[in-house]
Amino acid sequence: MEKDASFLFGGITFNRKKFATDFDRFKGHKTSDNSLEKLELVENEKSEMEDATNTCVGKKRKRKEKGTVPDSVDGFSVFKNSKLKKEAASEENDQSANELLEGKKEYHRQLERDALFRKLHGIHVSGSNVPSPLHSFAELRSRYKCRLYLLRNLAELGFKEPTPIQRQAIPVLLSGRECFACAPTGSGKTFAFVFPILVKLKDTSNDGVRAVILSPTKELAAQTTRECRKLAKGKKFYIRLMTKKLAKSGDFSKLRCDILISTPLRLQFAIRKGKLDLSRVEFLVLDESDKLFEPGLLEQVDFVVNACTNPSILRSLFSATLPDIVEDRARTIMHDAVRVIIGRKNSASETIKQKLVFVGSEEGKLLALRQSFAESLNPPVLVFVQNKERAKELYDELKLEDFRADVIHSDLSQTQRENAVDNFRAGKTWVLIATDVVSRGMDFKGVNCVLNYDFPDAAAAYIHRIGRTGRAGRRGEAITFYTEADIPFLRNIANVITSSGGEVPEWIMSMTKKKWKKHRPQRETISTQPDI
Ligand SMILES: Nc1ncnc2c1ncn2[C@@H]1O[C@H](COP(=O)(O)OP(=O)(O)OP(=O)(O)O)[C@@H](O)[C@H]1O
Repeated sequence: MEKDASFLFGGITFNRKKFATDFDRFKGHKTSDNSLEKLELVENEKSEMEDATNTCVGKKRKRKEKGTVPDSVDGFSVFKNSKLKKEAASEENDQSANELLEGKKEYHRQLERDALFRKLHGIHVSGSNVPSPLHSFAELRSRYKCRLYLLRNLAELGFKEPTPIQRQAIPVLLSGRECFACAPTGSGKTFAFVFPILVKLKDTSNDGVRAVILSPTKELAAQTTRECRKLAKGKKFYIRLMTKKLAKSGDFSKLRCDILISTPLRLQFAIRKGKLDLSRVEFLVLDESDKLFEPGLLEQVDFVVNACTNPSILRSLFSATLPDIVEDRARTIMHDAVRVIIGRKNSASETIKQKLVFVGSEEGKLLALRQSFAESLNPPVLVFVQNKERAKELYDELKLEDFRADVIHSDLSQTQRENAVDNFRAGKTWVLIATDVVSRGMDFKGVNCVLNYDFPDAAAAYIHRIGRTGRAGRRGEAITFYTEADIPFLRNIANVITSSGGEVPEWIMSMTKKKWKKHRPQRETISTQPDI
C-alpha cells in the first residue's frame, strides 16, 4: 500500500440513521436491536419503578410501624382505590417485564439462529449489530420492501436462492452499513452490491449521479453495466458505462445518470474536465478492491473517492482476495463497516480441480500444451501468459492450428478486445490466449479449463485467473505449468490449492514459503521456429 492511501476515504463519517431500515424489520418482532435498546430502557425504568415502589413500601412500613398509616377503612374509597390502582399497576408492570424478558430471550435466540445459519453457509462476519442473513430472496420484500420488479428479474435470471455473499452483504448494505467483503470467484458478488443500490435508489431522479461502481478494467466495467441493466430491467434507471467518448465530451450536467460504472482513470478524467459532479453520490463500490488499491490505480481511486463528498455516502469494497494490508487500511477509515468473509479468506473456489504440471523449461511448455490439447481439449479454454508480447507470440504459434484460438491483450483496440470477448462467449473461439487484463471479474460462462501457461506473478493473481472457471457452482479445471525458475514460488500456489481442498505433493508443502514479491522472470521467446 502506498503512503498516499492514508487520505483515501478521509473525512467521511458513518451516519447512524442508516440503521433505521434494518431496525424497521424488527418492528413488532421481538428480536430487533432497536427493541433491545427499548427493552433495556424500559427495564431501567422498571427497576427505577421497583426502587421507587420499594422505597414507598419501606416508608409505608415505617409509617405503619409508627402506626401513622391507617388500614383501609370501609367507606373511605380514596384509600381503597389507590390500593387497587397500585395492584393493577404492579400487575401491568409484571406483565410488561415478562414480555420484555421474553423479548430479550428471543433476541438472543435469533442471534444463535443467525450464527448457525451463517456457519451452514460459510459466512463469517465481524462488526457490531450485523443484520441477519437472508434465508430467501422473498425476505427482501418483507424485510426491505424491495420492489416486485427486482424479484421478478431475479426469477427470470433463474436465481432460486441467494449465494452466501448475497445472503449477508445485501442486508448489510440495505441496513445502511458500509461493508468490506471477500468471497470466492464466481460467487455472485456483482449482484450483492448492485441489488442494494437498485433497492435504495428506488426511482430515477434528476439529482445527478447517485451511485458509482469502480472496476479495474474496461471489460469488467462493461460487464458490470450489463449485469446492472439486467437486474434493473423494466424500471427506468439511467445506468451508464463511462466510455472514452463520454469521459472526453459528455456533459453530465445535461445527461441523466443514476448509476455510473467506470474505470478509475476515465472517471478521474471526466471529473477533471469539470463536467461531472459526484457530490450527491450515495453509493460507492470498489469492485476488485485490492486491485484498485495497487500502485498505479490507487491515486486515481483516491481522486474519485475524494470527489464523492456526500457525508452520508455508503462505501463498500468487494473482492475475491483481500490482503491484510487492504483490510487494515479499510478498518482505519470505515469505522462501523461490517466485514463479511465467505469461506476461507483468499482461497480459490472449491469447485475447481487444480493441477500443477512440471514442464522443465520454457521450451517444454509448447510441447506440453500441444500434448494436453491433443489428449483432451475441452473448450472453452482460457490460456494465461505473463504479458502482451508473450500473448502475441503464443497466438502466432497457435493461430494456424485447428483449435480456433484467439488472443486478447491491452495493445488491441477496444473493438478488437470486445470482439475477442464476444467470440469466446459465443463459442466461436475455443482457446482464448489472454494476459491478466481478463483475469479479474470476467464472467465467461462455462469456461471448462484455465491453463496458466506462464506461472502467475502472485497468489492473488492465481486465484483470480483460475476463477474464470468453476463459476456459480459449476465444475472447472485449472492447470498450471511450472519451470525450474518457478519452483521457489510453488509453495504459495500450493497453499491456495490445499486451502480449497486440493492435494499437492509433500515436497512442495515442505518448502519454505517465499515472501512473495511479484514473480515476473524474463522468459524465453515462445517459438518453434528455428533461430536464424
Ligand atoms: N443467486 C444466484 N444464483 C445463481 N447464479 C447466480 C446468483 N447470483 C449470481 N449468479 C451468477 O453467478 C455468476 C458469477 O457471478 P459474479 O460475476 O457476480 O461473480 P463474482 O463473485 O463477482 O466473481 P469474481 O470474483 O470473479 O468477480 C454469474 O454468471 C451470475 O449471473
